[in-house]
Amino acid sequence: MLLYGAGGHAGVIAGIARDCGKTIKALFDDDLQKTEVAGIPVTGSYNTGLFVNEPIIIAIGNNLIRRRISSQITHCFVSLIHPSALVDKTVTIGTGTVIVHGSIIQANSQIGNHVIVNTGASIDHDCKIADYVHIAPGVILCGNVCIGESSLIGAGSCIAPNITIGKNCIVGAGSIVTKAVPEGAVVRGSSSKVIRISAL
Ligand SMILES: CC(=O)SCCNC(=O)CCNC(=O)[C@H](O)C(C)(C)COP(=O)(O)OP(=O)(O)OC[C@H]1O[C@@H](n2cnc3c(N)ncnc32)[C@H](O)[C@@H]1OP(=O)(O)O
Repeated sequence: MLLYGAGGHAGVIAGIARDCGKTIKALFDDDLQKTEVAGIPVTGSYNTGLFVNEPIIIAIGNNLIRRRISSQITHCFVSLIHPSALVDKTVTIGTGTVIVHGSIIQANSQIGNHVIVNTGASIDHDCKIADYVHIAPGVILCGNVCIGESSLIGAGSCIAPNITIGKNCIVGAGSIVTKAVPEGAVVRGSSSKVIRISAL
């Protein structure tokens, strides 16, 4: 298979590919200063004529860059799921998507194209994750959460059940989201407060 991108995220994907028994035949990056990833030499800029029958993954963490590059690629896309991930049989996963080590995806969730479900993230039942989303390491999505296209859910965040997050949003690392987030919003923080005292 082929990788596009030679940064830190490409190192993670190279490891997943190795653990899935796949060989990286070429690794493209437009930054010609980059020379190798995980011992794999950078081939050069993307070349439509090289290994035309090999599938490719865009190994770039930035959602908007991943989306832009995907429209320029002529190779077919492939998805990778690390063997340590637990993905329920009812889950659907699009093309170009990577499910990283230790993540869990529960029943009836739908994961789009070119999504990153990063290290140890937990996506519970009936979630809908649109294309080009990045679910960062350690995120918890409770049941029936919807994430719009190209949004980033920052590391360690928790999204409460039944919440919808719009397109092109950023949820800051460590946030707890309990209300819907409108398209394009950047949100962060968690503010637990006493909301009532239960009778004993
Ligand atoms: C494998 C991987 O690494 S995947 C990486 C996935 N990426 C992430 O999880 C990061 C998500 N992004 C963030 O959390 C960002 O910090 C954002 C979007 C919330 C804010 O980014 P920016 O607007 O650039 O804010 P900036 O870095 O200038 O910080 C502004 C202030 O907010 C604080 N701040 C930034 N992020 C957070 C956060 N997540 N929670 C609480 N405070 C924060 C900063 O400390 C700073 O405080 P100060 O003014 O007192 O110094």
